Order: sequence, then C-alpha cells, then structure tokens
Amino acid sequence: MDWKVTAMYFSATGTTKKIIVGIAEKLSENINGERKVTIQDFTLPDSRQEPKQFTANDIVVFGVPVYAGRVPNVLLKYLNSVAGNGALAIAVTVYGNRNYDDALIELTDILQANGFTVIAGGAFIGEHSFSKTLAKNRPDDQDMAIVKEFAHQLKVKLIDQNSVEPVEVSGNRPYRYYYIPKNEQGEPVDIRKVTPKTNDRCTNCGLCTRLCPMGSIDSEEASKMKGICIKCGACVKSCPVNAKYYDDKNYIRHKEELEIDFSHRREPELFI
Ligand SMILES: Cc1cc2nc3c(=O)[nH]c(=O)nc-3n(C[C@H](O)[C@H](O)[C@H](O)COP(=O)(O)O)c2cc1C
Repeated sequence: MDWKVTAMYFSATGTTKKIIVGIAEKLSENINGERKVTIQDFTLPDSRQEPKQFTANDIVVFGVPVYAGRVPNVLLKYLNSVAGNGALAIAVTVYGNRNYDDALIELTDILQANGFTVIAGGAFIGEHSFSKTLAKNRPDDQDMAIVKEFAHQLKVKLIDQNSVEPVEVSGNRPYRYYYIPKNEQGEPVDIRKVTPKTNDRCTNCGLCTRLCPMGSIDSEEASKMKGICIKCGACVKSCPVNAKYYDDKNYIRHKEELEIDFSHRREPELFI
C-alpha cells in the first residue's frame, strides 16, 4: 500500500514543526522510499478556517506544543473539526522541559474521537516559549537521533509487523486541570491577560503581525493588540531588533522559577 504521509502541526516558535517534519520525512523515506510529505501547518489563523479531511490512505504525524500541561485550549475547536475517516495518526506533543502532564493522552483521545487510529505517540522537548535558556536550542542533535529511531520503530510496526494496533500513551483520565503558576506566597496567579510590551526599537516591520497565531497584533502599529495573547513567544523570539518583551511581574517570576526548577535535561518518551 502506498501511504500518503502528512506533517500536521501548530508551532509558534518552530520546535514542534522541527520534530513533526523530522518524523514525517523519515517515516516517508522508510515506508515509501522518498522523503516527500504534505505539510499542513495550522499555526496561523487563516489556516484554521477550513476543516481538514483525511482518508484511510493517510498517515498523519500530528503535533501540538504543551500549554499548561494540556493541548492548547485555543486549538480545541479546530482540532475537533479535523476528520480522520480511518486515517492513521502519530500523536506528538512538544514541551518545554517541565512536563507534558496530560497533553499527550488528550491529543490521542481527540484524534481517536475524530476517526483516526492513533498507532503511536511521542513526547519531545523544545526550547521553552517563555525562555531563551530553558531547554535552549532543543530539539538538538540528540533529539533528532530519537526522531530517526522513532521513525524506524514506526516502520517496523506498520510494515514488518503489519500492525495498526491503537497505542496507549501515558497520562490520566480525567485529565489534570491546566497548570497554574504561583506567586512568592504560593498563591495561584492568572497571567492569561498579560500581553507583550513593545520598546522603541520597533520599526513596525510587520513580522510579528504576520507570525502571531491569534492574529492579535495590529498591522499598522505593532504595539497595539487587537485580540488575545497566548504567550506563545512568536513575536518575542522572532523580532529582529528585540522590540517585544513581557514585563508583568507574575509572568517573569514564573519564567524564572521554571528556568531554575526544571533545568535538568528531560528526554523524549516514545509509545508504540
Ligand atoms: C502558554 C504556554 C504554556 C506552556 N506550558 C508548558 C507546560 O505545561 N509544560 C512545559 O514543559 N512546557 C510548556 N510550555 C512550553 C512549550 O510547550 C514549549 O516551549 C514548546 O516547545 C513550544 O512549541 P513551539 O516551538 O512549536 O511553539 C508552554 C508554553 C506556553 C506558550
């Protein structure tokens, strides 16, 4: 059987994209003899307008970053509109070295409920969206070697063992509630309304406006917000003149706490 391999992902700062495209290309090479894959990137708002349909010939390597230990809730409506129609899926979450908590099991359940058979899962690590030091430059070469190993194991399951058994991944049902940051007193703080500031280095080049996954940055005046901010890091990390930053004290405290408490390198986990 000739499989059509698709790399499908949301990736504001590119770490999920690197893992998903890496798995999909290697898998395609292993099972079809060529690295060619279809890219279905649903990071930008326009790309989430059309519902996506697959068929039984498709294998979809499907990835989202972990937000607050779960699948990003701003994506749930779109994710529920993706129809598997008997396609196979590999569910992958990418997290910033704290924990993926129940994100992988949640993504697996969503895909199964939408008509995919999820034959494997993976939890990988990417540089944390809030930080330039936590899991810095990951996925790195070691991670990409595990991507290659995962693609090999997928080929063994699919072709050598001719198996499309659904996978069990780690996580709890019911899922844990969204991870909530705390202040110095250990009290929960709500940083959902926090938005980035813009300093006077901004030239209004328009890059952050084009990259914002929520379409929230004004196209004439980049310091103006016209929608919600999910703190995905796209504007801060992509700005060529470092004009975007957060100065909210709870956000900064949370980021610094993560950098200290979760500096120990975590390794990818594969479920197959
Ligand atoms: C709002 C938000 C919440 C996050 N929550 C977690 C988390 O619970 N655990 C974790 O390890 N990383 C967390 N991260 C970090 C991202 O999962 C991680 O940096 C990921 O690699 C980003 O993927 P991307 O580069 O494809 O955007 C969070 C990031 C954001 C923006």
